Amino acid sequence: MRIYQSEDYKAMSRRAANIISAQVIYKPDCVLGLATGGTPVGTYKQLVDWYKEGDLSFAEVRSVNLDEYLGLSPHHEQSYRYFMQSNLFDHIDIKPENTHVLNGLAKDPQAECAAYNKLIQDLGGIDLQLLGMGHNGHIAFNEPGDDFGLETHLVTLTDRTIDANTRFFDSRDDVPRQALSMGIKNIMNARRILMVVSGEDKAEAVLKAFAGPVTKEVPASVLQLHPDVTLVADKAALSKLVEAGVSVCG
Ligand SMILES: N[C@@H]1[C@@H](O)[C@H](O)[C@@H](COP(=O)(O)O)O[C@@H]1O
Repeated sequence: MRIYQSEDYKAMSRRAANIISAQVIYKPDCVLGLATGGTPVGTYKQLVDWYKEGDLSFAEVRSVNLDEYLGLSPHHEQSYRYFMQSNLFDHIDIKPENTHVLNGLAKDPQAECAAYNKLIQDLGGIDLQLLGMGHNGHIAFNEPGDDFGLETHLVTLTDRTIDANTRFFDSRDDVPRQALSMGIKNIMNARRILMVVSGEDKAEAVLKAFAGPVTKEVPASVLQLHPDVTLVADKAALSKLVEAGVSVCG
């Protein structure tokens, strides 16, 4: 595992964008696994800037997103499809038909999940999976206690995740209680993983995930078993890991 420490959020975003852009330049038709949440917003902004400057093209890139709220239409402002359109897809040359986000309105969620697993397989697997991390160590919507062997599945969100995501909605009651999410197995099958984390409030989760035991109670801890993980984080998020004596690259 490589751990890169960046001075602040902006530097973290730039470094993460650099890794994604290198992947796209190396393999223009690569499959990118993409993430939502506040943390990757700066990374996407940097990629859009480089695209606009003519340094990068996504014309052949295929993408699969990690998760989607159940019950939200793609046009709902808090749906993850809407997030991806407004933060990335609408501003770059990726072909709409090459972008894939789970359908939150699927009548048969189980069938939607099974089809998504098949889609990932048909695309040839994920070359680079971008991840954020929740305060309880969740990745995508894999919550503490979820089985590491799961593929895409229907998830019931924990109170902590609902609390954390309330900031994006008018009220807590508006936050969906369920979501469709890639499972840990899909994520672990990605050839490379890039996690972005920012802020002091994530320092404890980073410590547990990367220096604690591998346990279902901290879903991100499973990444210790993946052969190609890069963690890009700011100083604040790495503070407890560094205190614990784990060495990081500058
Ligand atoms: N499903 C998403 C995750 O993919 C994301 O990593 C997490 C952290 O988000 P943030 O980056 O806003 O802290 O939030 C949501 O729960």
